[in-house]
Amino acid sequence: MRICVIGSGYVGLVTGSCLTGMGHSVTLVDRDGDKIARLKSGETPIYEPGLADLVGKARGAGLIEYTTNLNEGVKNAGMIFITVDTPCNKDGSANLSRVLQVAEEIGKNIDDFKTIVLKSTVPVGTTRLVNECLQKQRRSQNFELLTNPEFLREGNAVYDFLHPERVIIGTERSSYTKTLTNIYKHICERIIITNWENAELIKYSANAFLAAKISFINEIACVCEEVGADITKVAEGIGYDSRIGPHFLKAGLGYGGSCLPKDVSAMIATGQKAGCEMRLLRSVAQVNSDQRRKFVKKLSKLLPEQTGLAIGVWGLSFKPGTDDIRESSALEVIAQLKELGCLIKVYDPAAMPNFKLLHPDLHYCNDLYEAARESEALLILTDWQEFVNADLNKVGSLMKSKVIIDGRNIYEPDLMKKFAFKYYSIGRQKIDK
Ligand SMILES: NC(=O)c1ccc[n+]([C@@H]2O[C@H](COP(=O)([O-])OP(=O)(O)OC[C@H]3O[C@@H](n4cnc5c(N)ncnc54)[C@H](O)[C@@H]3O)[C@@H](O)[C@H]2O)c1
Ligand SMILES: O=c1ccn([C@@H]2O[C@H](COP(=O)(O)OP(=O)(O)O[C@H]3O[C@H](CO)[C@@H](O)[C@H](O)[C@H]3O)[C@@H](O)[C@H]2O)c(=O)[nH]1
Repeated sequence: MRICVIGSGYVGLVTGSCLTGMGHSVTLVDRDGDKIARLKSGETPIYEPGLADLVGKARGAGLIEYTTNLNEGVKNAGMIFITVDTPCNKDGSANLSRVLQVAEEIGKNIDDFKTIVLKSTVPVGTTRLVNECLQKQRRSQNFELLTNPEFLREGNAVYDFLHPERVIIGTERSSYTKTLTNIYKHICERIIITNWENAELIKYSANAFLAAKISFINEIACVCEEVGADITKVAEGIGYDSRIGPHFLKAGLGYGGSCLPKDVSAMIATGQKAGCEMRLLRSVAQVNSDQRRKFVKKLSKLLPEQTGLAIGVWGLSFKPGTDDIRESSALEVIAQLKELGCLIKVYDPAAMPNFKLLHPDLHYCNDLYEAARESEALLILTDWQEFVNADLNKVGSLMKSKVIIDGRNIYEPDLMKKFAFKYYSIGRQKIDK
């Protein structure tokens, strides 16, 4: 089938290229001419394991095209995926302007039957708005509209798209879903067909729940520090209870990225609009932002005078396996370090080019050891495997003082003692100053 994917960002690129891997022809549309030019020249603008390979194969097989012209993409497609971004408004609600603009343009440009699939994360009620928008442009009901939220994780995006644990399809009529289920039935056994509102809320509730698990464990981590307990042992112990499960219980600097923070905030806005207080989710967000503030306080406690101090930083992306720095804890931590007057040397295996665009004035290092060299303290902000595997003897020999503050708990405190580091992490020991 010929498929048009509107929005060639993270989700659009992964969706489009995975669909080509399943034998479909795909036109990727984006209003960003620069991005389309880069894609046309063979570049893959995001760092995602397996993606460049898929895109290369699709190009070789002539299965993928790129354009800035929405009409051109829509014209010959039987199915249209909408994957444009839905960022936060100032009041925390989701900004739907791009989704609605695309719906309007599709409505103007379709003249034969299309299956339109809304994949962007949208608050409850949005699919109905999109439907109205399409109908306004297109009085004949020449389309079926489905909402199909995406659950992929950055860093595992290609795998997640091709091996979903469940596929959610929201529809007004279940007879409408055949074309889409035909695509997914080859990769997923659990396809849930439900109405638009349920599908929309499933997506937000999933992300809000994951965020709540992280803030929960970070709150318990705070108690652990005060009472001499170890959060990693507590998390392990509770995780064996199958009702709780072991996932999303890693204490640290909290959640970042392009999804969890904005989706928690949009869920709060949706709830409040519906007359619900959303006390729990407001606390989830608060615990998360406190976590970064408390981290820099650890540094201030250990080294009371920071002006002019050389501080090494490992990790800038919001999590390992991606170059994405959206809502990364590094953004907040580095801003605070700058305010304190530190000399900041940073290293990240993938995210330095993106970070440089926002903070050109830092010292960007060629490797993790250069960031440690002559540092008074080393801060670990992302749990890249490269940091886990670091030669700790070498790190210690390069540092001016052997102080490590680990925001992701990547090392065992006992091991660090053996290497004679002053090692502080999250929820495992108190700083007594
Ligand atoms: N990033 C993720 O891991 C992820 C996972 C699941 C769901 N989502 C959701 O999917 C949606 C997209 O997220 P993303 O991370 O891919 O966003 P993104 O910002 O990476 O990409 C969005 C793309 O849409 C393009 N765009 C915006 N308006 C357009 C228009 N009118 N016409 C054509 N192109 C337009 C932008 O230029 C951009 O390239 C969001 O709703 C997000 O919440 C994201
Ligand atoms: O135990 C944990 C797990 C994660 N994190 C942090 O939480 C953030 C988000 O991680 P993750 O959920 O793996 O990343 P995303 O790629 O943003 O994926 C989330 O957001 C996507 C967009 O909606 C959804 O599709 C995914 O299902 C959902 O996991 C990162 O900063 C992680 O460091 C923790 O602090 N502790």
